[in-house]
Amino acid sequence: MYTVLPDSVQVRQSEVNGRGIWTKLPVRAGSVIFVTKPYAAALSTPSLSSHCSSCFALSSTSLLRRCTKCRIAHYCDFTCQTKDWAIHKLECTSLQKWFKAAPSSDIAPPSDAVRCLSRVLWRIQKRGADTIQAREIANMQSHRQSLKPSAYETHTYLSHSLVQYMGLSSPADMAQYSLSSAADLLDTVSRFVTNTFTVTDPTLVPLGAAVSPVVALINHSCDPNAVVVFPRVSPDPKSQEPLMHVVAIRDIYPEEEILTAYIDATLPTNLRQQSLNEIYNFKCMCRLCTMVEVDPRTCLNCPKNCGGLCPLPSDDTDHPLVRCAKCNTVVHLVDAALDARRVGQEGLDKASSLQTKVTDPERSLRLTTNLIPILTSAGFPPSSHPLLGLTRLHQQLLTTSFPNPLPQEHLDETIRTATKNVTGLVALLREGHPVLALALTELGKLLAVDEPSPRLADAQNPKVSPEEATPASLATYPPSGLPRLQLAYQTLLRARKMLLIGFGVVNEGGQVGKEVREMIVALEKEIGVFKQGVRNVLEDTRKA
Ligand SMILES: C[S@@+](CC[C@H](N)C(=O)[O-])C[C@H]1O[C@@H](n2cnc3c(N)ncnc32)[C@H](O)[C@@H]1O
Repeated sequence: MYTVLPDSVQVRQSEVNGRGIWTKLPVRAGSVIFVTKPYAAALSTPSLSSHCSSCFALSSTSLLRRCTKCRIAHYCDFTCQTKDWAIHKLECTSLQKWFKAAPSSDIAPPSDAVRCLSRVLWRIQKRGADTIQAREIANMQSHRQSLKPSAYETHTYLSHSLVQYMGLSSPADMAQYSLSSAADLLDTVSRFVTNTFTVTDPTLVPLGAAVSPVVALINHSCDPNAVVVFPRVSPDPKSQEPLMHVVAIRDIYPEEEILTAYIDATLPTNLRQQSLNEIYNFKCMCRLCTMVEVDPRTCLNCPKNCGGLCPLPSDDTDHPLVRCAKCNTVVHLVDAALDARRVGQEGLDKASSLQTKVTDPERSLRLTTNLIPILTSAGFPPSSHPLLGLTRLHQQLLTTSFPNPLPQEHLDETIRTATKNVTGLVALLREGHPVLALALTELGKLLAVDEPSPRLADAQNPKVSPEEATPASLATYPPSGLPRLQLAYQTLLRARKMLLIGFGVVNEGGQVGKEVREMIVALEKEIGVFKQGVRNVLEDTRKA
């Protein structure tokens, strides 16, 4: 079993974590440990009309071929459609029945979770339950026996939708998929919940769900040494995609376990523990979850600005005196900060749901615009929760609402927000983490956008050398003219270094890494031309 694993790694069993993958040899940061195609994958409902259901490539809807029967699946071309047909044939019939039985015409298809799980069962039915991969799937961990009450709802809902979608109305129907009882069905669903991955595009935007029993062997740490990414870099980007790459984001030593983060590691410990307990049924004991130092996710800046951080209690009842960990100054406005955090969390939840579900980005933007200054003035640093989440959302909302023509202030505000996001992430994630690499890329790209109305004084008289061009060294941020271009250049150089780690050196940092390399070359030229232009103007002025 697990034949895609290279000889340099080994599956081992531990009492606490169950099976896991360990390396026998040293692994350098940026090395791709192994690559595999998921056993099954399904696009999320919003991506169904913009991405190919076979290779998951993005395309405009008008260029994609739509399946004429279900009218749901879209494909790049005939090759992709043919490749998916063996499974889609079964899926297509189920989708048609699903819509026929629907009470109204605007009903959505089943979720990606249900469609992905059905694809797993259809594949096992077609290829046989005795194949190596089917046995690997059957060996994935299930938590049915120790299911938390909070998880009942998800499991019941998934089981119910699966039965309905696949038309499993009798024991004979279930038997086709080697399911002999309701307990078997619940086991399958539990295995799926514990072991599913989110498929992402090369910029980490979620696209759907995937199952890979071999990648699912990797255990969790909130401070991981590896990541699972989909960089889309094969010479023929459609051939085998979507492909999962397990990449080392730091040097890993021989006899060390390979660990990835199942959840967003920028969240505070209590929220991470809550998700891990609800979805994966374990209590994490990693370095981050057990650390005694101040966590930059849950703290305030020192009121005396000594540069130290003050740990903030996780709830507002009977907390001890809060002091700066560096200079010991007592923080007096703790209750006000806790109130701000609660308001910020509620606002973040509301703004996120307005943005995604109700699609009211203007209201979301108003919320983030109002809440960020409240948390900042209450003393929250950029890395703290929920300020970091609000900043990330604010940047996304500002970027997607770029007016045409673009006012300088809107662009500058977006750059300031992207800078705060990077500052927050730098305090939380290690160099080379793909999330940090992409945040830097975004910042570099924003700095490289043509300024609608640059400040001429900056351009002709750059006060900062490229080495000094950091937000802290600038009187006004972002700079204008040449210093801005130089800062864009440096930011993109740093981003590329991190992309090579986060998406793999052999992958040249993935699709984004290649794009950034080209931007760097273009910026080098632009800076040269800019410098020459300024020199010419100064020369002309001198002569005049
Ligand atoms: C995706 S599976 C990982 C492989 C699994 N250990 C196995 O034997 O198949 C996820 C499950 O592994 C266990 N696990 C993963 N990371 C863990 C950790 N850091 N501590 C304890 N259990 C962990 C939990 O039971 C979790 O639900």
